[in-house]
Order: sequence, then C-alpha cells, then structure tokens
Amino acid sequence: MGFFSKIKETLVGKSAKQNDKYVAGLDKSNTSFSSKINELAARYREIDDDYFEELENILIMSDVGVNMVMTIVDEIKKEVRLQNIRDPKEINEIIIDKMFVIYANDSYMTTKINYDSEDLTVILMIGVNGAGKTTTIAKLAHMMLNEGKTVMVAAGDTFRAGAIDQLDVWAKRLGIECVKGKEGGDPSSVVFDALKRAKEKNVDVLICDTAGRLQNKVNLMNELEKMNRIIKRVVPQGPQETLLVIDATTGQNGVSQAQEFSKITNITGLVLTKMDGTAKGGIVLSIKDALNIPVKFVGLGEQMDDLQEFDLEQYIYGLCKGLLEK
Ligand SMILES: Nc1nc2c(ncn2[C@@H]2O[C@H](COP(=O)(O)OP(=O)(O)OP(=O)(O)O)[C@@H](O)[C@H]2O)c(=O)[nH]1
Repeated sequence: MGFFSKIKETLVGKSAKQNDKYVAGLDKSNTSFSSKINELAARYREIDDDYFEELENILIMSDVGVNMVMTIVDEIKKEVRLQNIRDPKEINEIIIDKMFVIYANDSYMTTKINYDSEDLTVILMIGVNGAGKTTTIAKLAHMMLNEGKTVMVAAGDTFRAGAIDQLDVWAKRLGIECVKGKEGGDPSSVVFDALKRAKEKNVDVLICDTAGRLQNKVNLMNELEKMNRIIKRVVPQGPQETLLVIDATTGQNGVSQAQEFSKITNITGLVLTKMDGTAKGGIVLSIKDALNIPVKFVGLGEQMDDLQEFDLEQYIYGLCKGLLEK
C-alpha cells in the first residue's frame, strides 16, 4: 500500500488518529505547500515539462533540498509515464507517495531516545544560540518526567550570558535539579559534577546543555571532545544521545549548520524547533537528504507539550493535508 492510501486509511476520516499538534504546528507549511500544488493543478490542463518545472520550484521553495527535489520529480515523472497520467489533478497522490517513500525507504532509523536500562542515560544537547536549545531541554525533561523517568539537567553553556539562569529557572519550574557552575567557567567540569550528582541520586536521565558558540570551531570541537571523554569516564556507553537542535525557520542555513556540526561531533538525532513558525516544512526532507541523521523531535509551538516525537505519517499528513482532502 502506498503512503497516500495508508495515510488516508489511518489519519483521515471518522476514526482518524491524527495528532492535532502536528496539524496545528504545520498549518503554515500545509497552507503554503498544498495551495501552491492545487493552484498549479488548476492552471495546467495537461502535465508537461513546464508543469514539472513549476513543481520543482514549489518543492525547492518549501525547503525540500535541491537533490531531493530532483530525485522526487524524476520518480514522479517515471510514475506518470507508467500510469499514463495526463491530468495534473490526478497527480497529488503520486507526489505524496514519492516524496515520502523516498524519505522512508532507507530510513530504518529510530526516532526513539536510546535509553540505557543499565546505566545513567546522558543526553548532550548541541546547537547554535537561539535555536531553541534551552526550551527544548525543558520540554524534553517534561516529556520524560511524564513518562515516569527521573531527570537532572547540567548547565553546560557557561559561555552565553544568562544561559545558566535560564536553564535553572526551567528546572525549578519542573521541580528537577540543575547542576551549574559559574558563568565563563569550565563547561566540562559542570558536566563532571552533574554526572557525579546524577549517579549519586540514581536518576535515569541527565540532559546536558552545551555552548552554542565558542570563539571558533576548533574550540567548540575541543570542548565537545573533552565533554565526551569526561562522560565516558563515568558512563562508558555515554553520551547515549547527542541531539542537535536546529531552528526550522532558518531553512537551508539550518541544513548547513547541521552539516558543520556533523563534522565536529557524532550526532545521533536532530530536533527541529519552530516548525510552526515556518511555511517551509520541507526542511525535514532536506536535512535527511543532506545528513541521513534521524529527526527525533519536532517543535510545533511554544507550549511544553508542543515538542513531539517525530512521526513520519503525522508529518506527511500535516504538511500535505490540503492535498489529501482534494
Ligand atoms: N513557536 C515556537 N517557538 C519556539 C519553539 N522552540 C523554541 N521556541 C522559542 O524560541 C526562543 C529561543 O529559544 P531558547 O530555548 O531560549 O534559545 P536557545 O537555543 O536556548 O539559546 P541557547 O541557549 O543560546 O542555545 C524562545 O522564545 C522559545 O520559546 C517552537 O517549537 N515553536
């Protein structure tokens, strides 16, 4: 069964299991993407080269990276030829199928956090300033607390003024401990103290904030290496996750950032924040294409529970709702 039919079966209709957070959070993207494709279908009586060129542009404008767009459009062309389709109105199903089959095909990648059942689970949060790292840490902690886990946070961003206090305020609100040092101090020593404390208190998860920017890339790389070494000394399998936080509204810039970070450290998952703030929801596809690292969480709003585990079907549905309803 194609994605289109599967989504129709499980997410549309009376017994729909659609996630309202995705629908609301991707509203801007859906309005832009679906209406452009529907408008394109209305303008063309027959599918021809110009139609495909315009389709390519719409996909590129939606931040589905250029390589991915080429692959998707090639696949659509093949299918259109195979099925001998002429009318652009009949193409929506194929667009959705191809876009997402391509995403899912080589993606046995789990979106689940790799919790350690034997030891403390350490999560390193990395990303540039302003990406939404601090709020994401709070939202993740909130999610884990709801799942019955015990959580502690480490204020490892000693570089940005105010970062420690910001995390501390969140920790107080959530009723969890925040291990911190002095502004300008050694981030690795904060993480070391936090590891000791988390072990003493036998908590399940330690989420560590890190600086989004140091004087230069080499410093940042050295700092992350040092943190990794220190973590491994206390938790040999740690950090079980290194999550890179990317602001989805920064589009292709965000993709480049992810590429840069992937050169300096091993990233196990991505968090795309502020998906609700962009009309270009295709960044999920583009980043997958560029890095092949799973998107594990998406930020769909400012509320605590607006951080959601990434779910391909819900994402497709949210992005293409307007096409499915046609
Ligand atoms: N609409 C929306 N806003 C978000 C989302 N995630 C974060 N934000 C907002 O983005 C702003 C920046 O987030 P912060 O967490 O403070 O930024 P930061 O990345 O922690 O900055 P650093 O600690 O320097 O990395 C805040 O106003 C957040 O409320 C989201 O998914 N949707």
